[in-house]
Amino acid sequence: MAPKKVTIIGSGNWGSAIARIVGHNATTYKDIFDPTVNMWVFEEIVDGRKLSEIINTQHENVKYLPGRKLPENVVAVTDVVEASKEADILIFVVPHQHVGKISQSLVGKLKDGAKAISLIKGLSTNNSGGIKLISEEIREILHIEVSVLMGANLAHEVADDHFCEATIGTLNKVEDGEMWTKLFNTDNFRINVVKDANTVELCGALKNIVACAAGFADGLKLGDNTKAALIRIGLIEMMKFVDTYYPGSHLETYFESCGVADLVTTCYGGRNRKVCAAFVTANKPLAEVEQELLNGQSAQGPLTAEEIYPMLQSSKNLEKFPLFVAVHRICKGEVSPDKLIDCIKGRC
Ligand SMILES: NC(=O)c1ccc[n+]([C@@H]2O[C@H](COP(=O)([O-])OP(=O)(O)OC[C@H]3O[C@@H](n4cnc5c(N)ncnc54)[C@H](O)[C@@H]3O)[C@@H](O)[C@H]2O)c1
Ligand SMILES: O=P(O)(O)OC[C@H](O)CO
Repeated sequence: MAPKKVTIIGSGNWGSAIARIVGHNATTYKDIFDPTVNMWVFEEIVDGRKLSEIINTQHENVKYLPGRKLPENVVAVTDVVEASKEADILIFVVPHQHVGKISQSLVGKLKDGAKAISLIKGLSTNNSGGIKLISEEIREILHIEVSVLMGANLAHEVADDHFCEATIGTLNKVEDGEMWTKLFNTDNFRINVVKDANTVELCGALKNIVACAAGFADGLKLGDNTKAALIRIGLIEMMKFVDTYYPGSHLETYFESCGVADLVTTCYGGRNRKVCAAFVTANKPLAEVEQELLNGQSAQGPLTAEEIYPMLQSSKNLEKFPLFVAVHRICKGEVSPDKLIDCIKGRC
């Protein structure tokens, strides 16, 4: 069988960190993967030069993952169709608000039998006020199989090759699971494959909302006990959300890297936490704080809280998810961050 061609759709902080692993593994397993890995780059000018040219000459994404080299077999391509048309494997790793448009641009342009994996932590919405998983959105638009990879994976730490784990959720655990493991597993980035793909993906999306609550608590200097309580309450809301809207989860999935582990890392070291902590004293809209602090990177929690809110409301479940609701209202500026705990107690 011909080696599989891999394309990474995205080149942000996580996209670039994962490109280091995928680029390395594609050359290690030349019998399975084509060693040249395309990476779609949303072109922009950095210090007067095209980012794609910088990546292809310096082998570094100087804007989104500065200081870490990319393998030379990872090639930046600025046209997403050009980058993807020969691909057998598509790795989607963009901030979730962009995935619909990108997927639409690929309709009818992909190779037959192409498979995808989403590393995107976020949700999409449907026309009737409900939500859609990102994997569902890609599947619906492109009619391809979509697995997911989530976990306790702060990009800069993965790029520094510090030991961590990740969870792959796939409907075909044996055949696809082996291929995805070959593509992503390293000695310090340990993959476990499970079949409970929806839960894996929902953990990745919903933990970002909990991280916002942890950030508000940090900004308010409420201390570690309060933060631990918020993480616990957040986990319960995540599990309740899955049970209510995507029933059938396995309890064990929450003990994979995508579950409790990601919740912990994101509530201590993530961008959502950082932006929301700064928001408490910033006296300006959250989007401005995000722009100032993240240099083009994206915090997905506020948007995810906004996306689930109409569904919680229409299904009359707002009271069952006080943390998710509080995060949304605080992010929108409807409630002051110092009301967070009152809201969690059902008094806001
Ligand atoms: N960064 C992390 O530590 C990390 C870890 C695990 C998962 N994730 C998830 O991976 C996904 C991607 O995150 P990231 O960190 O790679 O991205 P990021 O937050 O660094 O976002 C920047 C990227 O978005 C791109 N972008 C900006 N405007 C765009 C547009 N209009 N259309 C398309 N692309 C545009 C930029 O070119 C850049 O590549 C997110 O869902 C995130 O939650 C991130
Ligand atoms: O920086 P955050 O908050 O987007 O979190 C990054 C990763 O999802 C942590 O696993």
